[in-house]
Amino acid sequence: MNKITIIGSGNIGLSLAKGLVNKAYCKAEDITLTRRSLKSLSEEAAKGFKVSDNNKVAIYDANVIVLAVLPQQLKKVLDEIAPAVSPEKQIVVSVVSGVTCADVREKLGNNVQVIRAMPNTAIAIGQSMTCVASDNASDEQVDRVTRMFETVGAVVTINEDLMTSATALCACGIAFFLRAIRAASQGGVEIGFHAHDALKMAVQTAKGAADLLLQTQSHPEGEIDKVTSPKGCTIAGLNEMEHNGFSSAFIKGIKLSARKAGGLYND
Ligand SMILES: NC(=O)C1=CN([C@@H]2O[C@H](COP(=O)(O)OP(=O)(O)OC[C@H]3O[C@@H](n4cnc5c(N)ncnc54)[C@H](O)[C@@H]3O)[C@@H](O)[C@H]2O)C=CC1
Ligand SMILES: O=C(O)[C@@H]1CCC=N1
Repeated sequence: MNKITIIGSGNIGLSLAKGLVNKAYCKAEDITLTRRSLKSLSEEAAKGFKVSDNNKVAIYDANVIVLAVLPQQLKKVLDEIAPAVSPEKQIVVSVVSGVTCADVREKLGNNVQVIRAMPNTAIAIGQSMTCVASDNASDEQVDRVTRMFETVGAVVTINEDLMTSATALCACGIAFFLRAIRAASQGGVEIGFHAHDALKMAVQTAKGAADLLLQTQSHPEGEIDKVTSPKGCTIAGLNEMEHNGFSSAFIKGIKLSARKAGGLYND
């Protein structure tokens, strides 16, 4: 039976909990959510989740301990739970950016199996892109954690040294695409649509673009070639965006996010 304790039930911790229950991976009562103040978890308690403000007690019957606090908050949490973690019965999954499996073991002990996972907030609706890595967990445990994240999206197993890159591309990435959709809708308003229509059109167009690539496995440029008629309006708009640094801005943003992700633990 899967008993999961999520330490740090903020944006990503709660998104994970919601996603797992929505996709029937487990029931709400199988998940314990922790936070420093219980008051902020009253809605989740009403939905059947167990809630706690005591991390040490909260991990007692968990098979899976998920660390989902901010990098700057993690050392304190690890010190707190270290005496209570049971390496034979429990696996530790950290979604904390910029913290290695070895960093976690330095505090919890060398015999603890640690898996890093980098999901994004679409996990709440079962649409995450989650990257998984470990330097010491058994194949069986990596498979188990992979299966858990597969119920709430797609999973790619990567080398741990690419984890900060995965953070930028996938976890931060969802914000980048959301901003692109927002920008498209703002353009739509300037050319005549009411804001709610412009946003709906931009969202569905973005979804269509993503689904085209997912379902046909084609390359973005191949699909772009189908849209850009010679001397047409698409290539005119696209080239104008490129002259203003569209691809370059996206690439530079991803590179900066990756650099920043690597330094968060000791910030
Ligand atoms: N937000 C996102 O999209 C993603 C975040 N991450 C990583 O997940 C971690 C959490 O990020 P967010 O959810 O955005 O932050 P957040 O600030 O929304 O959530 C952190 C939660 O931890 C709680 N907390 C702090 N100290 C605690 C303690 N001692 N015991 C129990 N709970 C405690 C806070 O009250 C807060 O609710 C970060 O390390 C971040 O790098 C990873 C992937 C995506
Ligand atoms: O912005 C952040 O630092 C976190 C990590 C990935 C997504 N949110």
